[in-house]
Amino acid sequence: MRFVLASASPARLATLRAAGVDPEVIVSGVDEDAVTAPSPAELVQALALLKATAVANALIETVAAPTLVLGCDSMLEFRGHALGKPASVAEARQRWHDLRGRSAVLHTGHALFALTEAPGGRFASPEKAKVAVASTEVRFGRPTDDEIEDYLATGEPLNVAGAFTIDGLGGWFVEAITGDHHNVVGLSLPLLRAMIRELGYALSDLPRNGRGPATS
Ligand SMILES: Nc1nc2c(ncn2[C@H]2C[C@H](O)[C@@H](COP(=O)(O)OP(=O)(O)OP(=O)(O)O)O2)c(=O)[nH]1
Repeated sequence: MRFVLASASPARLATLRAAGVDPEVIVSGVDEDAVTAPSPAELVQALALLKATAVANALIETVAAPTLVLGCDSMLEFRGHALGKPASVAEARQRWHDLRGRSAVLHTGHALFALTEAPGGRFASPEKAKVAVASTEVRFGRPTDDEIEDYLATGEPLNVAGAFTIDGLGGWFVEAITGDHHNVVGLSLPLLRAMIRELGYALSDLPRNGRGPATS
């Protein structure tokens, strides 16, 4: 079986590899600004589906073996707003001044297609995908103004949804989470496992990279 990660995210790729999976990466390149939704949780699901559908459609005519295609999208919900990657240092600074000492929810949308060689439609119809969201509450610490400036100077906050990482330089300022850790990084392994099984496959069907035992 092929497992295609429709994401440019190094964090998602690293999460899958550490979990023993050997994914292929095909970046979707979709315009994320073209999508709106009534809530952050619905928005990340719509964006994940957009990314996965674009890559599935690019593959559908050459599928020669069962192929899973996964798209994801992560955003931080704070005061009802969906916060993706900050557009500027000034925006990242303001976010940290707003977030410190408070809690927010990191939502990651997941969309998974199972393409088979069975002849069928010449396109991957979105309704055939499994779509779901995992949500993790994040309680932020209280970085000082100087610590915020030092963190901004690393450049990391500009490249990640919510302007923070839990497993990187932002870890100093994440006090606690309620929910799945990897979901904050960008991909929920238990949710993905459930979606794979809902499509009739097992973890042992995934292409493995030699880490850890094959599990069924
Ligand atoms: N390592 C790490 N990365 C994080 C964390 N929180 C968010 N991110 C990253 C994961 C994703 O690469 C990025 C979220 O942005 P998107 O969901 O739009 O994905 P991205 O644009 O990176 O790639 P994609 O749109 O999927 O091709 O932020 C974290 O706690 N740790």
